[in-house]
Amino acid sequence: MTDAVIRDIARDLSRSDEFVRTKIRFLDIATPIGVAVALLMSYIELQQVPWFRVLPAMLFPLFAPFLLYRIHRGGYRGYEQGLTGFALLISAQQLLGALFTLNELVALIWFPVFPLTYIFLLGYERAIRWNAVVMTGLVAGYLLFPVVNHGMHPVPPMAFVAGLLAYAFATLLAWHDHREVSTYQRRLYEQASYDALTGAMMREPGLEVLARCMAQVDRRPGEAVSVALLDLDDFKRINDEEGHQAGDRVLRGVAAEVRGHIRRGDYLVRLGGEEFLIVFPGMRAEAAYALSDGLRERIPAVTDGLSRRPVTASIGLVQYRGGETAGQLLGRADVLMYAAKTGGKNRVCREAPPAAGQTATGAIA
Ligand SMILES: Nc1nc2c(ncn2[C@@H]2O[C@H](COP(=O)(O)OP(=O)(O)OP(=O)(O)O)[C@@H](O)[C@H]2O)c(=O)[nH]1
Repeated sequence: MTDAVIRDIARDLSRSDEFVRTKIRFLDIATPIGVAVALLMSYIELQQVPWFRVLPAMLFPLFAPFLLYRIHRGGYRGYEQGLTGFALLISAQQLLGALFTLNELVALIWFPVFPLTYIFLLGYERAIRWNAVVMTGLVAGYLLFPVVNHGMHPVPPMAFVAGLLAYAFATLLAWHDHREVSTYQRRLYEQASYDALTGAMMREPGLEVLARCMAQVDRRPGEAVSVALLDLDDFKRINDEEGHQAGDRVLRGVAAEVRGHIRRGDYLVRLGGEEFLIVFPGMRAEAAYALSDGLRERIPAVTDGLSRRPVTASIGLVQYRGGETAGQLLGRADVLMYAAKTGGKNRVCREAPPAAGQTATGAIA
């Protein structure tokens, strides 16, 4: 399983309707409370400090309603922009606030709370980097404090370092938690997605990966994805003559060879029985043909000794045509694989490249 796929799945989860709804509901409640508290605090502080010191606290009431509006009205893009906006707003308020309030120990109490806020808003991956930037900003704020406040001293260095450590600790704790959960999720996903015998992806997750690759080409028409439908020849005879275990050995051997032969980022899917699908993201039919034919040539040699009969495979190879369904794509590959079988087996068939101004219909081996 590549990290890219894991990331895609995590992104899909974080975009699921329920997840998004829960976040929006929380912001719907937290924003008015935050605005009310900020206004009240600002009003109280205004009695004791000059107006510009209250400005950081006023940022939230000024911008948060607009961000909430954007989250509700801007579709998914607006939702993502709104969350980033909230993170920016809170960071600005936090850093400006630090510049004016780092002489009070009470300002440090909030330090461990912010990392968790950013994780809620941005997700773990982005929040970790974000927290590193904010911590750097806090250090800068601490160093600049006497300059901005005309020689006034901030809290003692030890107290500030303790606050900073609490900030870093909260970040690390959340990160550690996230790693544990994602390792567990990954293990579960792998168990549910990979065929125990061959280590190939199982049909459903494999077809999901294919759909993602096809969608990628639809988004960027200059890109390509090719697929090879590989079916072992006369496999039933191996089972019948040498037993199921010999058949299993061959399946394992072929799958291992395919995995070693394809590029990192290609996918091997076991569609069922002795039928496999190889997905070549970013590869045109010509290159995928060369790779598949090389693989076909190697199969008898690498399975030598696993069965008394030489093992061969028939392969149908196609390149995705933008807009077609996965069923249509696999249907074309199936026709070609069948053509390879009826043409004598142990061969790769692909569609003839169209001559200028003409549509290709024939298969070439
Ligand atoms: N050992 C083993 N056999 C399997 C497994 N899954 C399916 N099979 C067998 O694979 C065989 C597939 O046979 P067919 O569909 O007739 O295909 P074939 O004999 O390869 O014939 P052609 O495809 O025409 O070359 C059947 O005997 C299934 O029982 C498996 O996990 N292990």
